[in-house]
Amino acid sequence: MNAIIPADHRRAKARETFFEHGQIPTGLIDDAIVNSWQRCSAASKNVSERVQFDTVSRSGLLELMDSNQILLEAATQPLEQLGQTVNGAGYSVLLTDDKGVALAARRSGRCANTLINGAFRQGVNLSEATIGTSAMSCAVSERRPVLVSGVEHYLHANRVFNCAASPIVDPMGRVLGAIDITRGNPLEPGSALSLVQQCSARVERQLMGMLSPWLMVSLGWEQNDLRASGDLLVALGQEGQVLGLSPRVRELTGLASTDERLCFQDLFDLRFDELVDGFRGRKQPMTARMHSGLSFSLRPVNTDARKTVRRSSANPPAKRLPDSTDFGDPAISRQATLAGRAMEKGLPVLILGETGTGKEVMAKSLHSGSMSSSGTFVAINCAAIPESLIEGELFGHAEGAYTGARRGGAPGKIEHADGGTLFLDEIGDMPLGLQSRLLRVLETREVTRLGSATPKPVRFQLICATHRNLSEAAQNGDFREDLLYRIKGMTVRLPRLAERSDLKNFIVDRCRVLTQGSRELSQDCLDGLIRYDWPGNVRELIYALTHADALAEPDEVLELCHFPEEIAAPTTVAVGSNRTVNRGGTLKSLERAVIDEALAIEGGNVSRAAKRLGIGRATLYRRFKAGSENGP
Ligand SMILES: Nc1ncnc2c1ncn2[C@@H]1O[C@H](COP(=O)(O)OP(=O)(O)OP(=O)(O)O)[C@@H](O)[C@H]1O
Repeated sequence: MNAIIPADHRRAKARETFFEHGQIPTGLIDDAIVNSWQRCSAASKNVSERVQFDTVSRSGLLELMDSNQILLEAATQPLEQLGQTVNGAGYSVLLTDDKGVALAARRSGRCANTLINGAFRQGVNLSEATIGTSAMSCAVSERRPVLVSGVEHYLHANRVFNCAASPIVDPMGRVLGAIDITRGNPLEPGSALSLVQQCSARVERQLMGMLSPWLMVSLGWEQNDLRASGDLLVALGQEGQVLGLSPRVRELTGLASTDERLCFQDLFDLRFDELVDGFRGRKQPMTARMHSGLSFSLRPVNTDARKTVRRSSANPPAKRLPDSTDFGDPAISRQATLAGRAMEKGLPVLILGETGTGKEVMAKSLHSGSMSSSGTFVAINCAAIPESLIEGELFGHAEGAYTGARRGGAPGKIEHADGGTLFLDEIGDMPLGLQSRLLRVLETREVTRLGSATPKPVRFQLICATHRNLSEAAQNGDFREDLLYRIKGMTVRLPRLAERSDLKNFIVDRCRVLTQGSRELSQDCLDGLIRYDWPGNVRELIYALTHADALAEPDEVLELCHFPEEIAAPTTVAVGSNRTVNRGGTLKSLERAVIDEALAIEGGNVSRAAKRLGIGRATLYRRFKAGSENGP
């Protein structure tokens, strides 16, 4: 019946059925859209509402980029290529996170529609709660590609949009966001859907490729099929735990999502140790049957893993640092290499550096280049957790350890890090009592939960970081000297951003990565950025570039005037508002007042307040604590 009713009529009829008769318009439009209409209606959204394409706050944007780093990295190239392909057809391209906030946008040079141009900007909140039905929110909710044209949008004002979106699902089956193409003219449904689908499939392949599993297995259709299939991949950890499945394997297994409890044996009728033994020394693929009865030939695909499987476990391989991390400064790269070697020998690494210099980035990079990369990277910020909670966080608790303790008890972070890496950030802020307990764990390699007498063996790589001078702290009795020697097997010192030998290249590269190659920096601007002191280091640089990218017109070269005021006009006093400075007082009391003000502005949100001040969360906690202890 649909074939003979023109699409416009069907859409109009569906709208009339739903909005005027209060009935479900069955068979007229995509169910995904009807479901969205129902959600909007249940939320009492008014169809005549004005749409406002507001961007998130400056600090929110930074947080957004920070938390979607992996997705942005995986999507950079596919998005660029999609933009080039569809630009001439008048489509603008968008990448959103799972909540519908725009992470990246490529507006078509051929689009003169002000509403589309207003919506397609980085940081604009395009969630269903804000703008009603959209292809992106439908694609994310339904986990499949969706077209939404004209009046299918819930809000009248959005009828100018004709959109196609496809969700992006990570190797664990979590929806990370969506790719969307939109134009004012009607869509060609088949090609629009195919384009977004192909683009999201490319991003998903990149995400799979960014995993560094102990073993990547490729499935082939026929027995003894020697061809590698790029589509059927299973990423496995050293214990056989599933670290990721390619979309086609997820389809074959019928699993929408997985978690780290899923093991190889849960998918196939073959034990993991049999698979590994089978790969050792054999050129032929192994044959295994899925529990559904489907039979495949299995072979290791990544050369690292094949070597790993063929080596004895006593001689584990050294792995590369991931290409995504830029340690362009030769001094930093050299330290990273040495730290990697130290870790191979079982030595702990201590990373020193000011806030925002990339201590956590370095720690993650060392973990993913290490033998324990298939294990979990567990980070704990010793300065950010109240003293009363940190012990339970680290060591866990036994059942009945305290009123309200979970039945069966709960493991702490140290147990979680078993087989992986424990990253103790701001170790210099760890209370002395806990330092003794940590030392015991490091010496005995056993952890005992609170309220328990039974120790449990644990094996993890230790990386610690601090901005403090630990030798001085040890001399003052604030840090245990024996613990200091236990944690500094190898020390990595990260320079301030302004002191990096590759500062110019680093700025240019960060600009390219962050703007997905769409922006350049003028020479004057680059000179200004090189002159600036960067007290917030790399974190501040990323924030500043995000700010400039959001402020500049599309295709405009970035100038200093697009950057935050303290960078564009560095002579301006950048400490707090005049109101604060005019109060007078010591530097300490002023600092406390500035922190109080930032916390008040951000409604008590410590992360956002820290970002507003261009410092890390840990630094804010520390300075806040110091300010409180010393009195006003
Ligand atoms: N080499 C790098 N390449 C790309 N981004 C980086 C690099 N180093 C740091 N960053 C980015 O800078 C920000 C701060 O990095 P990170 O959290 O690792 O710093 P930190 O020294 O641990 O900070 P803090 O001491 O405040 O916790 C993050 O957004 C991170 O992604």
